[in-house]
Amino acid sequence: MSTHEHTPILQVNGLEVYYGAFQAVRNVSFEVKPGEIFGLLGPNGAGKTSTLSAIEGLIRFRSGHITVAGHDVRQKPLYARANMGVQLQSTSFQAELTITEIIRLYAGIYGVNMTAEQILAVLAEIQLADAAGKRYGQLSGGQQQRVSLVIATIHDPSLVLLDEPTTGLDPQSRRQLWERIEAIREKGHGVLLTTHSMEEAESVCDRIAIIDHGTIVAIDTPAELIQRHRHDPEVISASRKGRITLEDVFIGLTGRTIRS
Ligand SMILES: Nc1ncnc2c1ncn2[C@@H]1O[C@H](COP(=O)(O)OP(=O)(O)OP(=O)(O)O)[C@@H](O)[C@H]1O
Repeated sequence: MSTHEHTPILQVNGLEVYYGAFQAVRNVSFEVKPGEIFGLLGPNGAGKTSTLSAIEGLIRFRSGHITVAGHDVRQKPLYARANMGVQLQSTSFQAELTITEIIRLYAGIYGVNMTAEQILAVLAEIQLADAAGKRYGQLSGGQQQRVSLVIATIHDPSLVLLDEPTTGLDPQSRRQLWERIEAIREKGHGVLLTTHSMEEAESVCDRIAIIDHGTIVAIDTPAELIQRHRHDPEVISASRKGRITLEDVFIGLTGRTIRS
């Protein structure tokens, strides 16, 4: 393996995010390696979106360092951004444009030249070739999610950031989306995602970090986390399936209280 393959695609060190006097992220550190799907899991309000927003350069952070493909997001924001793809919420797109127009628009923004045939080929890959002339607003939620993932990866970024990518999708759309996410991993790129589905995280993520009240409370492979915490009394009492799952470990580590 060359040195390049060892270099993390994303490095977050000692990240601290404040909103006024309120501290949302506390000394968060982790890295995403090439060819890795990394899941950031945590209850509502734990600090997942704040962490993603800091990486994306959408919010200022008080302290810490973040590098994307070796570029410091504060010192070299344009280089860092050129190396990342962010899945935007479906509401970010102009509903009256056709999906062909939207893909052409974003390809232009990212400086990627795409012929009409290439756009059709991309749409065929996500089973939307027949809908090429449809307005974005007429697509179903699952179809919109597929288009937004295509747009996030149009410039072949080395890091892809996905905030709850499968929320609201039916099993078929969910499966297809995971296949596309796994294809990004196969290329040796890195994926950082948030999800509330412990089942998905357990089956798809190579490593996960559990974050609670802005702090990382555990970080490892799903199998290793289950192994390490399987005898914790809180984990055993959370267990409902006769075997310990990632969800049991998650509830054991973050508690049963519902967050506001
Ligand atoms: N713009 C803001 N101003 C003030 N407080 C904020 C702001 N954005 C987030 N917060 C607070 O920061 C904390 C972390 O929020 P964040 O959205 O990062 O959590 P999350 O883990 O993504 O939650 P969820 O799973 O509900 O999306 C929460 O207490 C939230 O209320």
